[in-house]
Formats: sequence, C-alpha cells, structure tokens
Amino acid sequence: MEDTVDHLAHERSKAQFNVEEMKIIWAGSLHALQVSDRIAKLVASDPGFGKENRAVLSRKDLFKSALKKAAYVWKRINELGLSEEETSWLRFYVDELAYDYVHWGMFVPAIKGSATEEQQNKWLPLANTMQIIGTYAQTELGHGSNVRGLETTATFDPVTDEFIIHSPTLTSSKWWPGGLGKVATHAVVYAQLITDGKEYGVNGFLVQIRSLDDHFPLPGITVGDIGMKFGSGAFNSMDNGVLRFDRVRIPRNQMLMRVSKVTREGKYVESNIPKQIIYGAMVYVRQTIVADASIALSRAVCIATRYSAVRRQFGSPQNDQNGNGIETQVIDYKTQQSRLFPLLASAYAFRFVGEWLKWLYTDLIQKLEGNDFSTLPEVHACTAGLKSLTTSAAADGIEESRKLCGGHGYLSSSGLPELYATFVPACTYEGDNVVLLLQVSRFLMKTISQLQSGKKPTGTTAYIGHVEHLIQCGCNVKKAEDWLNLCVILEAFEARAIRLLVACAENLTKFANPLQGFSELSPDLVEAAVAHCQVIVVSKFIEKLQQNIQGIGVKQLLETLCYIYSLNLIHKHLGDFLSTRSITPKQASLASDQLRSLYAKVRPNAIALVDAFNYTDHFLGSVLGSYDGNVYPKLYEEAWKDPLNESVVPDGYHENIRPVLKQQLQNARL
Ligand SMILES: CCCCCCCC/C=C\C/C=C/C(=O)SCCNC(=O)CCNC(=O)[C@H](O)C(C)(C)COP(=O)(O)OP(=O)(O)OC[C@H]1O[C@@H](n2cnc3c(N)ncnc32)[C@H](O)[C@@H]1OP(=O)(O)O
Ligand SMILES: Cc1cc2nc3c(=O)[nH]c(=O)nc-3n(C[C@H](O)[C@H](O)[C@H](O)COP(=O)(O)OP(=O)(O)OC[C@H]3O[C@@H](n4cnc5c(N)ncnc54)[C@H](O)[C@@H]3O)c2cc1C
Repeated sequence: MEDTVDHLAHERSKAQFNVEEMKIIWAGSLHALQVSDRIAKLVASDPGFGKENRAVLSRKDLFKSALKKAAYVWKRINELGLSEEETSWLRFYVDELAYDYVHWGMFVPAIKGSATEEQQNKWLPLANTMQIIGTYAQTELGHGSNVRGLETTATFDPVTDEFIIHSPTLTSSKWWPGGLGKVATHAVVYAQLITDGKEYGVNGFLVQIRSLDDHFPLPGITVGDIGMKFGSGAFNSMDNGVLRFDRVRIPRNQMLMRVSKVTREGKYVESNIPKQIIYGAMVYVRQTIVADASIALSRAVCIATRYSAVRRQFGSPQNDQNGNGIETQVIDYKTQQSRLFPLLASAYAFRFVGEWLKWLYTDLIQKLEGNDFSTLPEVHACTAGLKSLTTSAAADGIEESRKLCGGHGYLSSSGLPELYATFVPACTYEGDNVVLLLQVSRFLMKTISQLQSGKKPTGTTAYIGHVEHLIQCGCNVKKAEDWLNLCVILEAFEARAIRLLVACAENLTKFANPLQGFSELSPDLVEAAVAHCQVIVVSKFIEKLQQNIQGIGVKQLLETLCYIYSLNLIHKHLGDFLSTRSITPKQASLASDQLRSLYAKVRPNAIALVDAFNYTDHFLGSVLGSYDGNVYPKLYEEAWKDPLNESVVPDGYHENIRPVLKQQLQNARL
C-alpha cells in the first residue's frame, strides 16, 4: 500500500517565513509561478513524459526515446495551442535533451541575430513551424575556442552567384553541433569567407545538409554522430555530430548578411554594425546558461537538503514520543550545514543574477534595434564571466550534493549522477570557462587603462571609478555582528577585486610585449576576473533585497542567504582577501563566527527554502529528494526495477559463474 505520510511535515512546520511568497520571488512573479506550476503539473501527470528508465537504456534506445519525446512535445504544444511562454515551461519540465534544444536555443537565435530582415522572413517561418530542423555548426575537430582559427571555407563563385562550402582538412570537420548527427536538415555553418581571392574572416551561412524528402545527406555532405559521451543518460540522448563538406554549393543569399554582405559582383561590403554581432547567438545562450546553473544547483540542493533531514546517523540525546532514543538527523551536523547551506545560498544568488542578466540582455537587444552598440562589450563580459562563474560553482555544487547524500547519492535513482553528467559540460560548451574569464579580464584591463584618459566606468564596472577610495579603504568590522552590514560586505568585495585588477594592470606594464605579458599573467588575470564577477553576484543579490519583498520573514531569510553567500566566499577566497589587505586575519575569523550563527538561522527553514523552488517529484527525478521524504521504501522499490533483477539467476551463470565455482570445488578436492 502506498505510504501517504509526509515524513518532512515536522520540518515544514518549523519554517519562519511565508513559503508561498518565497515561491513567487523564486519564480520571478506571481504570473510566472502560476504558469510554471500549471505546466509542471501537466507534464508530471502525462505518461508520455515519463522518464523512469533513462539510465538503463542503450544509446540507441535512449536516442529513440528522446526523439519520441521531442515529437510528443511538439504534438502537445500544437494540440494545446500553448503560448511561447507556456511552451518554454513545457520544454523545461520535460527535461530531456534532444535536437530541439539546439534548434530553438541556437539555430533560431543565430538567424534572428545575424540574418537580414528579408532572410528572416524567408527562414524563420520554416524554423518556427519545424518544417526545417536546424543546428549551430561552429566548432571543428581542430578548433573550438579559437573561432578566428576555423578552417571551413566559404568561397564566392561570381559565375554561378554561389558560395562553395568546403572542409579542406580533417581538422576542419565540424564536430560537436547538437542535433547534427542524425536529425538536423539545416545548419548555420561558420566559415572563413573568401571572395575575389581575399579572406574576410568568419561568417555564418545557412546550409541544407539533409534531404527534406528521404533525410539522406545532400551530395558532397558527410555527416554522422560523434559517439558516446560522459555518464549514463545525460547528453547521450543528443546526437552531437560531425560534418564535412566537399565543395557544397549554396546560393549567395544564404550568407547571413545583417553585419556584412557580398554583392552580386563579389564585393565584400561592411555595415556600421560591429562584427561581433555575428557572435550574438553565443551571448544569448550564455545568458540563458546562468539561469540553467541556478536550476541545476537548486535541484541538487533540494535533493540533498530533503535527504539530509530524513537521514539519521549516530546517537542523539533526543528521544522520540515513545521514549526511544533516536539518531541525529545528518542536517544537524555543523559540517553538513557548512557544506550544504552555502550551496542553497548560491542557488538563490545565481537565480537573482540570472534574472538581472536577462534584463541586461533584453536591454541590449532594444538598444541594438536603435543602432546603439555601446553596451555590447559590457554585456559580452557579463555573459561570459557569469556563465563561467555560475557553471563552475554549480557543477562543483552538484558533486558536493552527491557526497552530502553519502552512498545513496551515487545511485542513479538519487537523480544526482545524471544531473551532474548533464550539467558538467556547461563548463565547456558555449565557451570554455577559463577562456571566457580571460575575455572578462581583457575587458577589465581595457576599462582600467581608460581611467587615465578620464573615461568614467559605468554599469557593473562603475566601482572601478572609485579606485582611489577602494585602494585605501579599510574594513571596519570589529565584532562578528558587524559583518551583518551589506555595505561593509560589498566594499570588501570591491576592494579585493580592484586591488587584484590594479596589481594585474601594473604587472602588465612590466612587459615590453603586451601579448606576452597577458599570457604570463593569465592565471592572475583569471583570479581577478572571478573577483569582479563575484562583485556582480553579490551586488545583484543586494539590489534584489532592496526591492519590495512581501511576506512574513521572506526578506529576513533572503538577507540571511545573501550574508551566507558572501561570507562563505570570503572564507573560500581568504588568500585573496588577506593578501590584498581587504580584511584582516581577525576579521576573517569574525566572518567564520558569523557564518555559524547564520547557519543556525537557516536550519529550521531549510526544507521550506527548497520547497520554494516548487519542483515536482517528476522534475526532480530523485527518490532521495521526493517531497514526502519517504526515502527508504522508494529506494528499495527502485532497486528491484533494475533489469539485473528481472531474473533470479543471472544470464551468463552457466557459462561464466558455474565453471568458476566448479573449478574452485575441484581445486579444493585436490
Ligand atoms: C541542464 C542544462 C540543460 C541545457 C541544455 C543545453 C543544450 C544545448 C547544449 C549545448 C549547446 C552548445 C553550443 C556551443 O557550444 S556553440 C559553440 C560555442 N563556442 C564558443 O563559445 C567559442 C568560444 N570562443 C569565443 O567566443 C571567441 O572566439 C573568443 C571570444 C574566445 C575569441 O577570442 P579572440 O580571438 O581573442 O577575440 P576576437 O578577435 O574574436 O574578438 C575581438 C573583440 O570582440 C570581442 N568579443 C568577442 N566575442 C564577443 C561576443 N560574443 N560578443 C561581443 N563581443 C565579443 C572581444 O572582447 C574583443 O573586443 P575588444 O577587446 O574590444 O577588441
Ligand atoms: C556537450 C557539448 C555540446 C556542444 N554543442 C555544440 C554545438 O551545438 N555547436 C558547436 O559549434 N559547438 C558545440 N560544442 C563545442 C564547444 O563549444 C567547445 O567544445 C568549446 O567551445 C570549447 O572549445 P574546445 O573544445 O576547442 O576546447 P579547447 O579550446 O581545445 O580547450 C582545451 C583546454 O585548453 C585551454 N585553452 C584553450 N585556449 C586557451 C587560451 N587562449 N588560454 C588559456 N587556456 C586555453 C582551455 O581552458 C581548456 O583547458 C559542444 C561541446 C560540448 C561538450
């Protein structure tokens, strides 16, 4: 019989804040909460979206199942007449990686960002109705980070008014694009433009790769899947692919020509739009990945928190209502709290900075429409830096959550191995995290060098304008409670960032060759870029707290989480804070004292804080993290579902177990 008891009810009753109001804060608005909640329930109750056996499927079956689900998603979207907003929630809750992610997430944005209006009018209706399925073919076997180094060529032929797309070497084979291996009919292909015998750098070209009649590759095209990837399930449901061109011809008007164009005569014409707009799809996706990071981390933290409240180990002074000694909930161990609660705080911090980044990106798009490109460098730096910071922290946080769940965290049914395997490549795709931080540091060094010419930094770099104050200021914390001051915290972060940045800038001047200096100092530059990104996250958390926050106890809890996020970072990067003299060793020790008090404030609210994510059991996909906390029967039941348990005596017994046992018996007799 099904157990209907809520094993976490006692924990829920301890909450000191209004969970329903916190759900609204997490979702972004009451409207977002209502829509997402409705769609989450719709997905959870539809057997067509079940995801029980993913981990035990073979690659072929997993891929087939993902295809089936993607087709079912499309069918339901059309049957239910879902709006764009509802559609994106549906894809989100279905939670299965397939070609449609790259079609909607990159192919369509690349056309929107880099195609002319005329080209958009032709291609977007086809893509929006999925009459064509597209991928984003940029990375090659030999080059991913170095986009300028791509080898694929697009040579204009004025005789036929066509481009010839060609892969001149093995290393020029396109490698990795999602959905390319077996599904995509079209691709935005990034290639070196050559016209009139001259090279004009990387541009995007819309290329059909498979027949719309029989799905066979078109002449001159070699295409396939690149093979199994890390972990079971995860990205193996996606057909990341390889693609080679043998002088494939496409019409001239399939070069994406918003930024620059090639005329009928073969003349290359630049517009006043910055060339970097060609990389616009990457900026768009990096911004969405910050939101993905908060989701992935919050899922892991939800599982680890609920399980930590259910799991008991070792003796305890407490007795239950019958007077029997009960063991300690592992969430009450201070070490568990000091590992878990900073992750909980980070999930909230990343949610808020992701929300702000979405606003920054929307603002950029509006400005671009009016030919205002002024914020592009800052948006590039923010999306690159925050994508790097949040994905690295979330990937580490998921793995830490697995360890927080002890042995059971390693079971597939905990949901954590697949979550990790799915999320960890986010540290690499859309730009390797170190390469992206180097981009941020380049932007920051430029900002610092422009101070001398009187250029005032704005936006996220405004604090760099206060360099004189921040270089000299001292932290005033004298007792642990003094750390409960958001201005004090922000100033400590800004002082540490600017001191690291100025040290880098000064050291760079010691090199005659700036490129060599940048290369030699790159580890320091990366550290300074991280410090700057942390200033952004902390300051956006603080800005969130200054908004009108409703509900009993909600603001207080968010403040507590903001302090935990910040003070834990000070603890983690103590070397930086001390070596830059942003704080003293005594203040560092007071920060640790304060952290302990803050963990005690979170403890009674921990379960309610993860309930506020409003995740269904279907979405979480974890027997350790289920809402009712009924962990053990679920674990037991899941084990028996494993294909190995379908027979009592395993296949292979007669061939490979019995002879071994027999052999030992014979040896014993000898
Ligand atoms: C649970 C999770 C579920 C998620 C499911 C997701 C499913 C889909 C999964 C994956 C999809 C993945 C897709 C991809 O990975 S697509 C490929 C992405 N590739 C990259 O990101 C490559 C990284 N490399 C680069 O971006 C660049 O080449 C570079 C920035 C590292 C280049 O460096 P460099 O050659 O030194 O610079 P440039 O000369 O090219 O740039 C000069 C100038 O331009 C500025 N700039 C660079 N990039 C941009 C940009 N994107 N936007 C705006 N400006 C840019 C740069 O800062 C320089 O400026 P300057 O100093 O002022 O001159
Ligand atoms: C799951 C997944 C999905 C993907 N999907 C797509 C897709 O749909 N379309 C697409 O086009 N691509 C896709 N990619 C490719 C992805 O964008 C690239 O793998 C990524 O940009 C990193 O490039 P790389 O592989 O060349 O790494 P490399 O640049 O070779 O990195 C290797 C190492 O070198 C270091 N390094 C490189 N350059 C520098 C430098 N200048 N300074 C210091 N260190 C450096 C890196 O930090 C890293 O440690 C996908 C990748 C993955 C894993």
